Amino acid sequence: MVASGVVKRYGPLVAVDDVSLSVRRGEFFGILGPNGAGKTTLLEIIEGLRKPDAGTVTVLGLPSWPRDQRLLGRIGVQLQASSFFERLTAGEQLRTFCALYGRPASRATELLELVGLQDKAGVRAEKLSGGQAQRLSIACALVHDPEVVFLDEPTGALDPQARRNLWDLLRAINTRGATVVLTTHSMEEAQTLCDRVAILDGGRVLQLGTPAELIRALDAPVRISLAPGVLSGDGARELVGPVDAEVVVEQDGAGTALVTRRPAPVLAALARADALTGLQVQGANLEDVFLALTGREYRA
Ligand SMILES: Nc1ncnc2c1ncn2[C@@H]1O[C@H](COP(=O)(O)OP(=O)(O)OP(=O)(O)O)[C@@H](O)[C@H]1O
Repeated sequence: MVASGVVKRYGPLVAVDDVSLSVRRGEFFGILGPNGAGKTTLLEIIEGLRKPDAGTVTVLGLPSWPRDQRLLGRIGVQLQASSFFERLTAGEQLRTFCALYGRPASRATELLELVGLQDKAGVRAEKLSGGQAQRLSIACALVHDPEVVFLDEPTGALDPQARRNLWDLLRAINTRGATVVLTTHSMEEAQTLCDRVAILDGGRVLQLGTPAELIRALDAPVRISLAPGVLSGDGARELVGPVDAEVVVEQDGAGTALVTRRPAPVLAALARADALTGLQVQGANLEDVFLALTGREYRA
């Protein structure tokens, strides 16, 4: 998938502002950003559901706008739960999609099981819970074994169990060779699943790379928390005094914490002092990168 110079305006608002990015075949790609960043608008343009004001997108080598029949059978788009066929049960929804894509009805049963909705086959879509409807919409997008799957916040309304199961499912789909592009607010999800992520804000790509690259580029200090009672603040200061690492000693709940960009010699000193029991080491994560880039103020 290649997006090049994509722009979308809503009146004076530039929702997507000259975005260029490419996603490789077989990649798991995440689009992250605060509320209103332009993620959904960008995804819909990539999917061919929305026309850009400027720029182009190709998916599997074909332009996504104007819509191309040849592309539709090869991509899977998770639609909003509100766009289910009216008054059909979960099973009927899926069987309808199977019929549309020329797949046997047995595929519907298979997919219901895959997303853990086998018990809900006879329940009308509008009677499903938010999380169940979300899983049904994902199943609908997978009916035809698409080569590229687009998902807009797929795990937003899911409980932790359903979220983990869906992560397993998406990972399996990706491992079988499908490209997956999703938007998410969950940094944990992005860090767990995505090969690369783009962080979007104000319609622009602020950073793009693997989660590990982005975290490394942040050059954030590591926090070493000692178990309560292991070392006092003064004891810790005395211990790290001779160590060649800038260490800030803080009180961390009942214990002492050492904050440094050079954890190795600090850990070695702690080991020599037999102070490793119960120790926790916490580095920066994708959420720190996200907040450093997009700020902490509330978004509309
Ligand atoms: N149809 C529309 N008409 C006018 N403005 C729109 C329309 N759709 C989106 N916008 C505006 O464009 C901007 C980007 O919206 P978009 O839904 O793409 O953001 P998002 O990153 O997906 O946000 P969220 O995380 O809240 O879902 C927002 O300021 C939004 O209010």
